Amino acid sequence: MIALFAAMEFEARQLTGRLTPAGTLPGRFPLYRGRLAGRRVELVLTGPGKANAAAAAASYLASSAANACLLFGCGGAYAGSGLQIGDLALAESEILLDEGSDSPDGFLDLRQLGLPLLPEEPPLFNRIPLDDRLFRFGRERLRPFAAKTGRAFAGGPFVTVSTCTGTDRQGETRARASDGICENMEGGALALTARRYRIPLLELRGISNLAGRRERQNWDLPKAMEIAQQAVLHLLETWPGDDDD
Ligand SMILES: O=C(O)c1cccc(C(=O)CC[C@H]2O[C@@H](n3cnc4c(=O)[nH]cnc43)[C@H](O)[C@@H]2O)c1
Repeated sequence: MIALFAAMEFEARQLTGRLTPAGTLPGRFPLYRGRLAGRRVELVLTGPGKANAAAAAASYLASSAANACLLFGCGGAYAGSGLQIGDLALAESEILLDEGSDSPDGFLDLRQLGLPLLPEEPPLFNRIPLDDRLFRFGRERLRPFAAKTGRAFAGGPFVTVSTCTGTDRQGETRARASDGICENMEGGALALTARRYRIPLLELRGISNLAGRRERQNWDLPKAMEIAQQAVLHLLETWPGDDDD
């Protein structure tokens, strides 16, 4: 069984409309259940931001039979990623970019502070790797899928922030500091929690905006939501190693 996660109800509506509402998880996170592309799935709506995402993932994974997680939604593309609105991005890792401390000499990240998010060996600081096997599967499947629909595709580091980018300068600084291609508000929290529970995670996002100067009138959430949900269905068709169906 595959666990799907999305932040906002409007980001998942095409999929939840094909599933059955199954009440709420502890913490009042909406849960849906059913089959998509022939696979048994459960879908959790986390709400926006890291705090919600970590709480929802922990609430779900503490007592679930899922053998993989797939997080999907919208994201903002950094300049230099080659991505435009309506394109598709896949996470190779998640960077919790604003966890750390300011100082008179500039920002200090968690490694510099000696504060690992996960004290495994080697310890994980701001960067959480995602499951490599699922990432390679996703990349192989989504590159031709995006091309067929006339969209660009990129795989690479994603950046999770509490405060969305609002100026071009901030976007450039964040992209340079992280090597990231796409910004969001939940991925790092899901990546950390899934890793704590030892469940592999894949994350994809449709690009709704450019992570630069905030010009809300130029965002296209419907276009991003459409490609992201279509991509989820495309991946589920051939999802690897899911033999409980
Ligand atoms: O109106 C706004 O300024 C605004 C800012 C961030 C997100 C929204 C949404 O309605 C989308 C929710 C969802 O999308 C992700 N997202 C999309 N673009 C970005 C971004 O440039 N930076 C960070 N997150 C982004 C995020 O994961 C939200 O949960 C509206």
